[in-house]
Order: sequence, then structure tokens, then C-alpha cells
Amino acid sequence: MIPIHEALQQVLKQRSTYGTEKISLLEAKGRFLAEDIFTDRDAPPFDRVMMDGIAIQHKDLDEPPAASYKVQGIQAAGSPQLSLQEETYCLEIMTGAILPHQADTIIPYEEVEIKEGRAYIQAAKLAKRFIHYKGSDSKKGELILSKGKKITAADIGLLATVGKSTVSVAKLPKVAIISTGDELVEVDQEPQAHQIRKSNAYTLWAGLMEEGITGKLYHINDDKEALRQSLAALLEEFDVLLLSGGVSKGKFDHIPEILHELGVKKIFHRVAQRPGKPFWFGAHQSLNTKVFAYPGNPVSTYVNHFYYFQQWLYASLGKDMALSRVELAQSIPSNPALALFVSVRLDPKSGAAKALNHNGSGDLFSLAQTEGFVLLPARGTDYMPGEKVDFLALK
Ligand SMILES: Nc1nc2c(c(=O)[nH]1)N[C@H]1C(S)=C(S)[C@@H](COP(=O)(O)OP(=O)(O)OC[C@H]3O[C@@H](n4cnc5c(N)ncnc54)[C@H](O)[C@@H]3O)O[C@H]1N2
Ligand code: MOO
Repeated sequence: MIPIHEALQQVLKQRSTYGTEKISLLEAKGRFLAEDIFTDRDAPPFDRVMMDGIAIQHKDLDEPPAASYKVQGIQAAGSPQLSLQEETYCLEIMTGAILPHQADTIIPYEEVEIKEGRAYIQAAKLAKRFIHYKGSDSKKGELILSKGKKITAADIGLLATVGKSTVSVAKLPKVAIISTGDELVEVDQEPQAHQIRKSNAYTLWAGLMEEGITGKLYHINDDKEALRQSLAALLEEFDVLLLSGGVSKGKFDHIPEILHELGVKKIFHRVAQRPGKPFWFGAHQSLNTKVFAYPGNPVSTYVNHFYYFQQWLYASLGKDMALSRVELAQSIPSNPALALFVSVRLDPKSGAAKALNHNGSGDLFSLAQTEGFVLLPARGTDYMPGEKVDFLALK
């Protein structure tokens, strides 16, 4: 059994790189950029009109405008630039249109009355020009998104506006999710008294989805030959295997033995933590496949996955996954030998963490009430209110 910080170090040491790939803009949300992105033209690309109204020439805002202007025509958004022919003329103009030549000021319709081809100005003084000037947001060639950034929905809009219909991103590992256990049935099946429906595989699948990885689901029964055959093939096909169940001391917990037989080197088995103590981690040296074999209890699988795999993934993609920190709202008993992941809710006002009651790591239903886990390293003295600790937010 090794301490949690050593286990994490060993996991991070096994980070890999998977190269880069070009993908469609529509698939890029949540992925990590593998290229710097620059503006391809000034933003906005022309002096952009900000209000529906009329465009006039009016050099000094401190001077009152003329009482009326002759309407020369209409400048719509999407139409090429017109010119004001006379200082006493105006053009009706729409939001998003290019500012006409000679015009420098927009008066919104709310301050204008148009009658028989003339615009009568109702404001005594003009407060603003209502022009979004060319290049005022960003100049052509400016760096707007840096390599390594996780692409947000807002970034997708930026990429679209600078003409990136495809984008280069860090390639993700191919991941297989394997549940094991004869007691498990499919979600749409009616379990018998001694059976339960699979849940861990789906939690893991959804967790991967958050990172843009489409995991592939498998199930193998607690049968040595079936495990041997299936795992041998999966080790060849995938970069990462995520297993749940079959790693503690039961008569049918064959996973460590079979992985060893198949040439997966054990890096550690058992971590001084609760829940999730029987976590087994290894790597196949020649195939470079990483194996995260989580204990089957749902909360153990959850915590191990979002603590170890998630940090391994970010390290592999060249990113740090800094855990956030929270303050404890109450004292929590420590354990001198084990690091504890304690499920908590955060006080809506202070943000401080309060421990939740639950029935242990088999209690999947407690996760519905949980906002995350505080990580309390092993120590002899209890944790006190006000202490700051690492926080693993529920995904
Ligand atoms: N003698 C000992 N017994 C146990 C120890 C120990 O140290 N000595 N460790 C306990 C701890 S801690 C855990 S955690 C579990 C882990 O056991 P396994 O990894 O071998 O997992 P299983 O026995 O296969 O299953 C445990 C539990 O989880 C349920 N399960 C499994 N897979 C799924 C799934 N995909 N979806 C939903 N639920 C799943 C399974 O039905 C069991 O109830 O061992 C303790 N025992
Ligand atoms: O420590 Mo096990 O992973 O909780 O039941």
C-alpha cells in the first residue's frame, strides 16, 4: 500500500502524448488547442453602426445638430458602403451596416421623426456617435487564443469569426471502459434479487464525454479465460483501459492476476486512502497501454477516476489540473493512516464545506446530494473548521 501523493506521482509519471489532429469547428468544444489563433482581419472589420437610425456628418458633438436633414437613401447591413452627398443630407441606417463615407455620427430612430423625405431631429444635443470603430476590438494579426487553451463555447464563436472551419487540437487517447462482475445486468434489464444494474461504466463514459472522449463500453464476466482473451485484445486496441471491480481480495477478483499474465506491469496496488483503497494501476510497456483498475464500489470508482485519471489526462495533454481549495465549515475526524475523500456540500453563502452522511462507498445514491469531495491527507489530529483543503468538485 502506498500513500496517496506517491500514487498520484506514479500515475503522472505515466503520462503519454498522443499527437495532434485537425477537427471540424463543430467538434472542438472542450478540446485543447494545438495551434495559436490570430485575427485574420481587424475586428470589427469596418466602422460598424451600433443603432438603427440615421447617419449624418456632425464633427463637433458639443454643437447642436441641424433641425432637419434630407433623407438621401438607406444603408442596410450587408450592403456596400454609400457616401453622404451633402452635409445637409442623411442616410437611414441599420445596426451592423458599414458607416457611409463622410458620415461620422448616428442618431437613433428614437430621437428622429421622418416626414416626407426629411428627418427632424428631436435631441438638442447629441451624446454619442454610436460607432464601433474598425480594429477597436482586435487588430489584424493579433494573438487571440493560445495553444493549450481548453476551447469554450465563446472560443468557438471567435474561431468562426476568424475563419477557422477546422482547428488543430491535442489528440485524445482511445479509452475502453470495462465493467466486470457476474452480478451486473444491463440498464434496460430487470435484475433478479441477487443482481444489480451496471452503473460505473456509465459514470465513466459520461466523465470521459466531458473531456471530448467517446469511450467504448465492454463487459466481461468474472471468468479467467474470458478476461484473458478480452483484455488481451483490448490492450492492443486502446491507449487506456478503465476497469471497475474485481481488484480486492475476493475469490473472483481475478483482474490483477490476469493483467500480470498479459504483461501489464503493476505500478501499484492499494493506496492508503478511503474510499478506493484497492485501486490497481499499471502499464503495458511495449504497447504503452495504461490500465486504471478501480475498485467496484461506485463511490470508489468515482473518486479514483476523477482524482487519478483526470489528472493523468490533463498531464498527458500538457495541462495542469489544479484542484480548487475550500474551507471546512466544521471539524472532521482525520485518519492517521489513510487519506480521506469526504463527500461534502458547500454552504451557499460562505462556500465552506460541510460533510454529508452516507452509507460508505457502495452508496451511489449519496452522490446525488454531494457537491464534491474534500481531500484530507492522513494525519493524527482532526481537521478543524476554517482549515483550507483540496476540493474535487463533482463533474
Ligand atoms: N477482504 C477484503 N474485502 C474487501 C476489501 C479488502 O481490502 N479486503 N476491500 C473492500 C473495498 S475497500 C472495496 S472498494 C471493494 C472493492 O472490490 P472490487 O474492486 O473487487 O469490486 P467488486 O467486488 O467486483 O465489487 C464491489 C461492489 O461494487 C459493485 N460494482 C462492481 N462493478 C460495478 C459496476 N460496474 N456498476 C455498479 N456497481 C458495481 C459490486 O456489485 C459490489 O457490490 O472490496 C471490499 N472488499
Ligand atoms: O475503500 Mo473501498 O474503495 O471504499 O469500499
